Amino acid sequence: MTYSVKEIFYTLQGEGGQAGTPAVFCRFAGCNLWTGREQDRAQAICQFCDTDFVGTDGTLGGKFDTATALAELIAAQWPAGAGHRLVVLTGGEPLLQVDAALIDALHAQQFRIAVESNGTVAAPEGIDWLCISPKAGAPWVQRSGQELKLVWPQPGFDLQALERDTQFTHRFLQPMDGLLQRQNTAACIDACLAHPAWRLSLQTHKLTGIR
Ligand SMILES: C[S@@+](CC[C@H](N)C(=O)[O-])C[C@H]1O[C@@H](n2cnc3c(N)ncnc32)[C@H](O)[C@@H]1O
Ligand SMILES: Nc1nc2[nH]cc(C(=O)O)c2c(=O)[nH]1
Ligand code: SF4
Ligand SMILES: [Mg+2]
Repeated sequence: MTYSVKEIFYTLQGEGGQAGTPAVFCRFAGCNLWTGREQDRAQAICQFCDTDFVGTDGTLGGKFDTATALAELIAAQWPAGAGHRLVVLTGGEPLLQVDAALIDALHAQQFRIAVESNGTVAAPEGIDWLCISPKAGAPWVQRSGQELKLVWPQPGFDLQALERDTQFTHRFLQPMDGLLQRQNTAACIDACLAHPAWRLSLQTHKLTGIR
C-alpha cells in the first residue's frame, strides 16, 4: 500500500473532546465527498470543507511506500524523549488509506491513534480515538466511536434521533465555518442548551492562530 500524504505537522488538537492536546497531524490526500477543486465545490456532496487536501505538496507531504516509513516520519516530529504520543490521522478522508499495517506501525512507535473521519467507510480495528463527522447526503456506515462531531447546522440530522440511534461516548456540535460562522455558533449554543447531551466544539486552532 502506498500512502498519499498532503502534510504532517505537530500542533495542538483544536477541536472536540481532545482539544488542547499536543498531537502530530497526518493529513492524507484525497476525499470521497469532494475533489478538493473549488470549481467542483457546488456539485460536491460535502460543500463546506475548510481544508486543502489535494496533492502531496504540503509540509513533509509525499508518497510513502511502507507503513514503517510513514510512522517513522510521524514519530520524528515528537519532542525528543517525551511520552504521551498522540497522532491524529485526518484528511481528506483518512479511512480511504489507513490500514492494519499503519495502525500497527504507529502503535509500535508508542502512539495513541486518533482519526477524524466522515463515517462513510467502516473503521479498521485498533483506532484508539475515533471521531466521526457525518455529512448530509452521504452514506453513514461507521456509527460508533469515541466522538460524534456534527458540523452544525446541517439539514437532515435530528439530534434526538442521533442520541438514540448511534453509539458514541461524546457528542459535539461544531459551528460550520464560513460566511455564516457567527450565526452558526449561536445556533450551536442554542442547540446544546435545548439538547444537553451535546457539547459545543469550537475550532480553537483558528481562534488562537495556530495550525
Ligand atoms: C477536514 S475534515 C477531515 C476528516 C474527514 N474527512 C471528516 O470530514 O471528518 C476534519 C474536520 O473538520 C470539520 N470541518 C470541515 N469543514 C468545516 C467547516 N467549514 N466548519 C467546521 N468544521 C469543518 C469536519 O467535519 C471534520 O470534523
Ligand atoms: N489544530 C488543528 N486541529 C484540528 N483538528 C482537526 C483538524 C483537521 O483538519 O482534521 C485540525 C487541524 O487542521 N488543526
Ligand atoms: S468529508 Fe471531510 S475532507 Fe472531505 S470534503 Fe468534507 S470536510 Fe472535507
Ligand atoms: Mg482542519
